[in-house]
Amino acid sequence: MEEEAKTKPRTAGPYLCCVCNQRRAALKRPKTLEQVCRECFYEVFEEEIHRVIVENQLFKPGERIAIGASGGKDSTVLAYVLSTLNRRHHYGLDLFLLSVDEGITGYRDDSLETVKRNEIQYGLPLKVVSYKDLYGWTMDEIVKMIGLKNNCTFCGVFRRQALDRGAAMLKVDKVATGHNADDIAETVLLNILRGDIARLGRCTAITTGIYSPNAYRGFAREFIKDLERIRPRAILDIIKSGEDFRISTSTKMPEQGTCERCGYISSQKWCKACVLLEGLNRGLPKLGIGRTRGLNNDRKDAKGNNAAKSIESKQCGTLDF
Ligand SMILES: Nc1ncnc2c1ncn2[C@@H]1O[C@H](COP(=O)(O)OP(=O)(O)OP(=O)(O)O)[C@@H](O)[C@H]1O
Repeated sequence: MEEEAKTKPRTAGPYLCCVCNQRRAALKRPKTLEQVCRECFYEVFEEEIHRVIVENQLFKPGERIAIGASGGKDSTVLAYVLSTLNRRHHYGLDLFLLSVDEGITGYRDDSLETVKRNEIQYGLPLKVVSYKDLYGWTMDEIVKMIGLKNNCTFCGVFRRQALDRGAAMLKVDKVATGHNADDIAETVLLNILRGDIARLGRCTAITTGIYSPNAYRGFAREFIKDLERIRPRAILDIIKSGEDFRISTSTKMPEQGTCERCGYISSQKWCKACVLLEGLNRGLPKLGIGRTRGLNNDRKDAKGNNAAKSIESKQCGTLDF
């Protein structure tokens, strides 16, 4: 679910809010260039999300929905808005908070405290799944073994699958994750940079079923920040370009299936999490980092070409769909 990227608070200026015409505007929305006060912004923002949910038929009454809760700003906003709209508009959803504990001392333990507060504030049951329980390794232990260079690959791949596994334990129909406009613009741009047509086509989709760890995201982020300084709407324009993108029918798409080992989603014989885990358990942590060799070489794409792809992560913490 997309949070508005830039709602830069301004010192109260001379403008009146263009919605209520009473209070002073607190911010200018890059999307509409409207000056709005804080109260009206919340209202407009929440109702826009409601419209997106309804128009895209994201949920059905009675569905069980897990909210991926990292304790960060995006998922905290998501948990608040979704539980508010569920009550206000009678969606009839059973909402849960689902947190992945990667086992990073001094990082996730702090943000899990935020999630526990959200559990109480919003009255949503919380399920925490940990890398240690799921994979037998904490991120601290993985870093001890492989060093700092490639640890983001492990973290990103394991986290995405941990969300799937947690969702299966909770028996939910869907998982909702929080993504702001900056994140989505970066994803569009980096898929263009690496020529990944398949992901470019689906990265702006409102619902998705397959993922990858990211590459070059840091570079895309810097570039987008530069563009935004020149033209604040650039972020929304990049997303629009991504949404309007159409895949030509001659473009080869990877086949989506399930991992032969763990049964979770994969476009190859073994999912990336199983390949990485195998490497860790065999004391060969580089297995599965960079160009994939061996384990997945016999999985072909729809046209019979080898589907293995180089995956390298440059930045921690970002889920890239
Ligand atoms: N450890 C986690 N446990 C549960 N969900 C997570 C976790 N990490 C990420 N997510 C989900 O994926 C979304 C995107 O995460 P990502 O780290 O890419 O972005 P972010 O902008 O840092 O999000 P946030 O501000 O919520 O941390 C989050 O909003 C959340 O819904």
